[in-house]
Amino acid sequence: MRPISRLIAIVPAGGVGARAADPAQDPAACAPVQPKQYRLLRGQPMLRHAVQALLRDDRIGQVVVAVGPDDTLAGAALAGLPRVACLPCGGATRADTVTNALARCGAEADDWVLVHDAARPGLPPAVLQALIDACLDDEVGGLVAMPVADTIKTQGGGAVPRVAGTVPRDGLWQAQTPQMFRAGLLRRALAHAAVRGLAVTDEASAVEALGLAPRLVAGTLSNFKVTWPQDFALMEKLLDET
Ligand SMILES: Nc1ccn([C@@H]2O[C@H](COP(=O)(O)OP(=O)(O)OP(=O)(O)O)[C@@H](O)[C@H]2O)c(=O)n1
Ligand SMILES: C[C@](O)(CO)[C@H](O)COP(=O)(O)O
Repeated sequence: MRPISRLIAIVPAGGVGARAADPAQDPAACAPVQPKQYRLLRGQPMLRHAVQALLRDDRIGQVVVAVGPDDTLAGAALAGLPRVACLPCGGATRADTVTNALARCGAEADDWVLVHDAARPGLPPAVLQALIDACLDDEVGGLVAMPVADTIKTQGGGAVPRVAGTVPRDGLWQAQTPQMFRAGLLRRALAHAAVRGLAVTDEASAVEALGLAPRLVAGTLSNFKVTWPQDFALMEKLLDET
């Protein structure tokens, strides 16, 4: 008999948050005082908020947090949370970190893996639930994403930014996380991308490169990725409402 598939979450948290560096606090501006996932939002590290958002769904059996090999902050940031394991397997890129975590998290090929950025602490329970519901019934898996609302411009060459063109936005979505796939498929997809030198910035693009079409599940603005210095204040306000 085929064993019942488990659902394991992986939280890549091995980045440094260079774009979030605040010139006022971080004199070098490209070297933040501490990685952004440890900055406090409403008194708790951003990473803890992101993990707690996943723990709200009982179908997630374990949350595996993948941190940098020299990380000393994860233990305190995650203290006391149930169903959480921390692996010091961060790599040079987000894709490397996820690949390393997939190799070590103990997921069987048939198990579902849900990858969620440490930098997206504002994931509402309803969005997480909708993604899991949609993917468990899907042959490929899928991701949370937002239909593009603004007019999209491309930039031309030159020192001063100028518009080169306007791209039709019909059918364009902005990828968010979580992104959920079977562990076996995701391992294969990331290995396929690595061998071909494809710089995949999310799990779905690795799966797409295999010729598959992941399902799109509508997200929310509050699930934006904390990236720039000014994002912390906005996320702090939104966290109250998720
Ligand atoms: N080598 C890396 C790079 C990123 N991440 C994680 O991937 C998520 C999304 O990445 P991003 O927001 O780009 O984080 P950083 O890479 O830290 O940011 P920056 O590019 O500004 O340095 C974050 O949870 C980050 O910690 C990771 O695990 N390993
Ligand atoms: C995975 C992701 O959050 C989807 O939008 C995004 O691609 C991460 O990108 P980054 O290059 O690590 O900022």
